[in-house]
Amino acid sequence: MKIAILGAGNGGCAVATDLSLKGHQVSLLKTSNSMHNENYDYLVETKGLISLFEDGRTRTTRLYQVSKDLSLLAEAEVVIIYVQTNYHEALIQRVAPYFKEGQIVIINPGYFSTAYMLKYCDCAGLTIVEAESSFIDCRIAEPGIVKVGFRNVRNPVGVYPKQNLEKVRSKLDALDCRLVYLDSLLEASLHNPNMIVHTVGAVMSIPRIEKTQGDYCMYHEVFTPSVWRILEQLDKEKMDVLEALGCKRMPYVEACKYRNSLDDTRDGKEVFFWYAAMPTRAKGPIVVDSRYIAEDVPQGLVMLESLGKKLNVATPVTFSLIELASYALGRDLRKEGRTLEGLGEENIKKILDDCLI
Ligand SMILES: NC(=O)C1=CN([C@@H]2O[C@H](COP(=O)(O)OP(=O)(O)OC[C@H]3O[C@@H](n4cnc5c(N)ncnc54)[C@H](OP(=O)(O)O)[C@@H]3O)[C@@H](O)[C@H]2O)C=CC1
Ligand SMILES: CC(C)(CO)C(=O)C(=O)O
Repeated sequence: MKIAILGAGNGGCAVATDLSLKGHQVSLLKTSNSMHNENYDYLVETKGLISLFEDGRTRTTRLYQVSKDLSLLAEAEVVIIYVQTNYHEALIQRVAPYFKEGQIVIINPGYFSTAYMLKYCDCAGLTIVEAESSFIDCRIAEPGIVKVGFRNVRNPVGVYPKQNLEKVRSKLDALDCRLVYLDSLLEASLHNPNMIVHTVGAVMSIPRIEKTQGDYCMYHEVFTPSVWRILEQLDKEKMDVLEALGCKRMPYVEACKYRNSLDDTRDGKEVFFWYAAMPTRAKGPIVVDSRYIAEDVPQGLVMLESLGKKLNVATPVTFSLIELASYALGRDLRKEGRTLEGLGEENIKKILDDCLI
């Protein structure tokens, strides 16, 4: 299948390599000069030679194209958006003219960016798929080599419009990305694990990140009993919002277990601490102003707070984390955040109506 991936960062490169190794024709399209430039230059020089290091072995493939020409996405059957979610809106606006009828657009992770698709694109002939989280935990280890930390055993996604699922299911299944289809796209948007785990974990880690100058692994040490109580309170606020939107309550640890283990009899919290303790886990966050806070507070928590206000659901921990994170970073994260106004209330309504069908 012809696939275009927008975003040549950790996740974009990992999934591009994975899909190319599975025999797909993959175009990796770089959308900015913000980061991973050395890796991009290497890929251009070697005409797309890239390796995945996983479970002690390295597999190498050649991507079909590596380019900054975003119009190339028009040639693809499946387009995957894999940039940090802070840049979704600007990127979707920029590439809107290139989408073509019949394409499937996967947003990974989604965080409700289907609303931006509706805001800027003619979506009549498109199918939009939002993922809860990156399919693969990964880092670019050196130019041309991506290290896999963990591969989700299930990747829950929501599809818009829902009626298109049967039409596109065979193409999505052919990606062999362990996709499972949720009843509601809202669940995929709000079960982004990083909205809970990164925000509480990174804010509570601020002194350790600074003291160790980045020689720090958040998952290995921050989730002590008191921090866990904060996480559970934030999680409750997220579930209150989901419930007010007509979705079922699902705790963070259960959503995490569903993605990370095929053994449904295990205890959710036990699965989380098993996942957190993995030795293959990348260090991080290595600076305070990194995407753990700078992405997941404005894109996740500001959106949660905005939904809570609209639905009359109290979100005091969400509020407090946004305040603390803003003071720590020295800027107002609400100003750069995802709100109902920015997503467009009419777009949100279309998505909610579709979820309720
Ligand atoms: N990596 C992981 O293990 C996991 C990642 N995620 C989520 O997946 C998404 C992608 O993660 P990952 O690939 O690691 O992220 P990266 O930090 O590697 O960034 C991805 C891409 O985002 C774009 N980007 C970053 N900063 C800017 C900027 N200032 N201006 C414009 N574009 C920018 C760049 O796109 P380009 O290359 O096109 O210039 C960059 O390569 C994120 O939302 C992340 O939270 C979730 C779980 C695990
Ligand atoms: C790899 C992992 C799980 C670390 O939090 C992640 O979510 C990320 O890098 O965004």
